[in-house]
Amino acid sequence: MQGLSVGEGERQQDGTAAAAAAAPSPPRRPLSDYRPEGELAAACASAAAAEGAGGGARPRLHLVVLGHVDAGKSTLMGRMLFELGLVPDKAVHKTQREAAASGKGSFAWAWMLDERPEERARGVTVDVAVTRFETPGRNVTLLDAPGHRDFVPNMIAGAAQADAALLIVDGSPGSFEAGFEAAAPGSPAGGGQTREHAQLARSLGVEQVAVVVTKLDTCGFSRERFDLIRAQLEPFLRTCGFREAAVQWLPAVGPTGDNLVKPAADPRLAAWWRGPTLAQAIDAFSPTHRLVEKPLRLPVSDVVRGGKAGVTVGGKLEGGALRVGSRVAVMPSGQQAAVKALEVDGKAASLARAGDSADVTLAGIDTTAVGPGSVLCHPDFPVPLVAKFEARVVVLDVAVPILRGQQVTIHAHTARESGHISGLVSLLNGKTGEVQRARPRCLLKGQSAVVEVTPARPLCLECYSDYRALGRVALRDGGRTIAVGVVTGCTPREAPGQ
Ligand SMILES: Nc1nc2c(ncn2[C@@H]2O[C@H](COP(=O)(O)OP(=O)(O)OP(=O)(O)O)[C@@H](O)[C@H]2O)c(=O)[nH]1
Repeated sequence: MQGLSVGEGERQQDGTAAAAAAAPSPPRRPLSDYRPEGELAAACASAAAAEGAGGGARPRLHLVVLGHVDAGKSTLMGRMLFELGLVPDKAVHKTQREAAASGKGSFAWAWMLDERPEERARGVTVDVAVTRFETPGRNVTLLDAPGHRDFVPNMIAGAAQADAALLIVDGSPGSFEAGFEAAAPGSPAGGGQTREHAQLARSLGVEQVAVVVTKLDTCGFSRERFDLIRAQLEPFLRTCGFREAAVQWLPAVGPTGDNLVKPAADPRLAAWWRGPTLAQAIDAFSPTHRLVEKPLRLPVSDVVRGGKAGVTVGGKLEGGALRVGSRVAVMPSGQQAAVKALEVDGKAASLARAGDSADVTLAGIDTTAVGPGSVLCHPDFPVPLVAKFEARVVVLDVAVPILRGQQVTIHAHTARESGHISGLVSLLNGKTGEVQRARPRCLLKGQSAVVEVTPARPLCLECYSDYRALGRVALRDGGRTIAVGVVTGCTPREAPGQ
């Protein structure tokens, strides 16, 4: 599966909604009781040993590419694929001819990733393009997220799976400022995506980022410009929660390939840049820690139904492992299915482990019982279905205060569900986390708080302390993210009949 998209409402509905009403939840045991089964554990151990022995398998990294619209994300990564030898010259010439014929010559490199006609016509990324490549040190699954604010839900789906992010910043005069501006007071959807993307990525669990400043060729490769951008962005990234040591900085030029794989060829950049190339920055990211000791969790990002094969779901294993023949519970429907076939990195496989992106063909399941936002789980340790939850959140650049009763769209892993803020539980000291006031009347920009949220339909969620990847949420309203945070308490749905 090449695309990843949760932007469309109906696609989301058919999986989670229809399924939520369906079957009772399977019984749930404490996560601490879980012990990987013998054969599965042995298969994971031997795969880990093969990886560790350097048998050609590079550590895996899921990398999301973020940034304001038109920052140069797709161009940079399209050219990167070429620099790594993954796109033959012939294909480049063909794409360049097609782009020029459509009057979009400057988007030729971006077209290597933006394959949909709609994307090519508008010159913007809509879906999250999934591409795989290898640098000298990493096996990378690249998630090229859309920059346009209309497609932030797709960006969230990409960032929710990522181990690290490239934050692309347009260095050309005026553009960095436009992408970094705060929302204007009273504007329903103002503000640059650089801020929103960085805040979202961190809140969705991305801890490492490389900031890539593009388009410095438009200002004579000015070192002062690079330094100024860094001086403005660095404190902001700290407030988002990125540790200084986890942030790398580098300039790069997409159309010419300067500083992507080879050091900068342009003497104006080579004169002052001594830091890493993009490939070196990617290799410096710490690889995924594979949580194979946890029970299976595979949040579904994409579904292909139909044919004799049954239903195939795609997503990243956040924990646990799967083999052909394994039984899984599909939440929220609670239906059980057998794994009929598996693909990892687009190739048939007998085993998929935490950290792998897998396509899983399921047998013995009603095809309407699974959709984007569903979670494949170990049958004895299913993810809870929550009727309401509490989350510790930070309020973002909101134009109007958040009040109890406010309608929101809840984003968690690959799920998206409407709901409302059913309680403002407490206002916290942003630095110490101590409760400053119980039941505040409203929440303002920049405040930390505990809120209670009630989804319209039960949602697959975990407390962050139990299972991080399933315990992060973003709350959006009117096309803007208003708060991000982690789940601190879940009220499970009552079992039918109770
Ligand atoms: N001069 C110059 N132009 C660039 C550079 N990188 C990208 N561009 C141009 O900027 C425009 C936008 O590039 P894209 O790669 O489509 O930007 P994007 O960030 O992927 O856009 P969205 O996915 O729609 O958010 C294209 O015309 C590119 O040719 C650069 O380093 N220098």
